[in-house]
Amino acid sequence: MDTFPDDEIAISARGLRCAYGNFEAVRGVDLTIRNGEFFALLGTNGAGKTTTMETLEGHRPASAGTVRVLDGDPYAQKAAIRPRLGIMLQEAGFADDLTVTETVDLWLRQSSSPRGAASARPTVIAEALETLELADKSGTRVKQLSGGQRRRLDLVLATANQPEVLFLDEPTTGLDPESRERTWAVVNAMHRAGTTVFLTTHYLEEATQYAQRMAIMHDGVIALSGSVAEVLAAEPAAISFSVPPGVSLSGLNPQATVRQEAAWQRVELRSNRLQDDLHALLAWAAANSISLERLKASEASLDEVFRRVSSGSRDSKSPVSAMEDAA
Ligand SMILES: Nc1ncnc2c1ncn2[C@@H]1O[C@H](COP(=O)(O)OP(=O)(O)OP(=O)(O)O)[C@@H](O)[C@H]1O
Repeated sequence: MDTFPDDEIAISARGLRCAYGNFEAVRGVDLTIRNGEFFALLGTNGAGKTTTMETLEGHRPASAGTVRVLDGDPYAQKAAIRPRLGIMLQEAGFADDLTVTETVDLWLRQSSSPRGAASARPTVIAEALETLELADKSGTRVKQLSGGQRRRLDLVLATANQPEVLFLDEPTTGLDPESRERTWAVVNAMHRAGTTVFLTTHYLEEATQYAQRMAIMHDGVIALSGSVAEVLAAEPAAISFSVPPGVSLSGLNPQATVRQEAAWQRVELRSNRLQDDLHALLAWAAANSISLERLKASEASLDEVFRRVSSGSRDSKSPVSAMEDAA
């Protein structure tokens, strides 16, 4: 578990458990997110991400364990903590018959602004509506907005208070590529300005691109967590190359897999020490005067790590060092 000084921590959960009746959806989660960090919580459907996030947001109490957001308990001290948070739920609870302007006005009346002048909020909102291409929808009823437009309106309101912590539950689901880009432009600008971002998403490439640290949840627990590089390193990297048929592969790790292609043998190796293993491979090729054709080396993708974790068969304690027996 990560340990940071208390005053650097924006969000923490210790032994967090959340139950719906007899069903325990979250079964002992530990998380620490630092001030200003961009953190992504990933996981399979039903893993417990939304439940965890909603508990951190103060929507529900923990069944067991402790949760702190900023400097308090988000459920017990909701009145003090909530105004400092920006929250974009998976489904926004807008009143369908209100127009965009009426929705914004209602939100302005109902929410308080601890950060920055309250009088600045209409300007902040107007700018965000412009950035997220909703400015021309001010008179449109919420029920007539497309799904993507509703998501963007929700983001406008979640960010309007210049929150210290921004919770985003699958913010880009259903958005077209341009809307996604605009969404990330808004979120990244807030992050650059110092906001802590807590994201859940099924778009793994977005998590890899924007998050500094991440955790992968499966079946109510955190299966894997760390910096993006650490999480990617949980799966071996891949090295592959081709050699003509008949070239002896003795000296290579027996775990190398060889695929016969029309005019080549395609060799694939898994590596937990990519640089060392590449050195060894090149030394082996040079020593044996072998030309490695179509040589490729790449770290595991988050997709591969994710699939391994969610299949429940991750075994990072037994790394395969592909070239350790190489000459
Ligand atoms: N209100 C509820 N009552 C009973 N069970 C619930 C309730 N909400 C969620 N669950 C169950 O808790 C588990 C975790 O759900 P949760 O929504 O937290 O998962 P998730 O990781 O966010 O999934 P997804 O990626 O599909 O949104 C699931 O098995 C879900 O069916």
